[in-house]
Amino acid sequence: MLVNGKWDADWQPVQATDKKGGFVRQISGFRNWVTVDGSAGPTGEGGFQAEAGRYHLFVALICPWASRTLIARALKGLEDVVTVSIVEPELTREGWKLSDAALADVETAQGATYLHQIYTATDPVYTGRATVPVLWDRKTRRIVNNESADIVRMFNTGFGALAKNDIDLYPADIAADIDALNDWIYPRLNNGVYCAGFATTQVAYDEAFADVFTALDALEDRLLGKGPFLFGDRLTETDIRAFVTLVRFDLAYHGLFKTNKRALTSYPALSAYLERVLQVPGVAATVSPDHIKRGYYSIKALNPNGIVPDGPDLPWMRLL
Ligand SMILES: N[C@@H](CCC(=O)N[C@@H](CS)C(=O)NCC(=O)O)C(=O)O
Repeated sequence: MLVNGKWDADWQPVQATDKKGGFVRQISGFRNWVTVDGSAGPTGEGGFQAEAGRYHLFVALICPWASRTLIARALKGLEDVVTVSIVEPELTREGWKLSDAALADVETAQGATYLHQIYTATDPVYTGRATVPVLWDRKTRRIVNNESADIVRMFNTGFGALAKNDIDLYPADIAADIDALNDWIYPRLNNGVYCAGFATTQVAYDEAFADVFTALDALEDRLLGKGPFLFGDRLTETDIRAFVTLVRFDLAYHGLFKTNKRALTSYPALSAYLERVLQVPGVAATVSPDHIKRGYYSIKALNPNGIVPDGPDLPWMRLL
């Protein structure tokens, strides 16, 4: 991680732990918003007006949080407005490495080889982890925001008419319900799998494991009762949040994170739902089983020899 703008060579991919050995995710450091008129958003400073070609997204295809933003970009039809670099799937000793394509694009890469250099270009004394996703402003040469929840919402409304598709991922009439379901899914499932995987005590693992399967069981029941999406006919940001975890479940979490009570393939409604979301135009292109497996299994603390499993073959892969 970065400490006062310098890369700490003793960087460890296992993140902070609480007193019980539970995993604690870092709070995102940059929280400005792109808005139609450049006024300030719910957090941070103003000055980031929506403009085609001005903003650039750095993502890792392994990362569920980054994938949220890629899916929102595709669903809103912002591909020609916000450019993207996909980092190399394996975490290096210096964190995320920019891909050759990003390095070739001098304008966005800012002479950087690693993502942490994008952070220090913004704040030369930054302390914290250099995480993806990052929304970068070419004009002011700084990070606008590195919190996926914010980036999804600014893609939904912040680019106004520049977004080709008028789908609303956060409709006002169900916004409170969306917030409530997001807040329920996040600790139990999205972050719950990480809490199981990075637990350093049996008790922390056991708690996270139970939460993950309670959440999967409840979502299975919800989808059996109503569908096709979590809020009925409308696909919302909650579907994006659920999908990014479900699509990684059998590929990575079930094995590496030891969330192995059941495979996702043994949940009929969730499996059908995963395929349904995957078939929404634009979504499949954001999913790379190769990056997901290579990325997760490169976490040395969990897999010291770095062997990447050859399987599993999953039914939904035919849709990619
Ligand atoms: N709150 C962030 C979390 C992002 C996050 O944790 N990203 C991980 C990859 S899945 C990362 O970049 N980790 C690198 C590190 O911790 O050094 C968000 O949702 O945007």
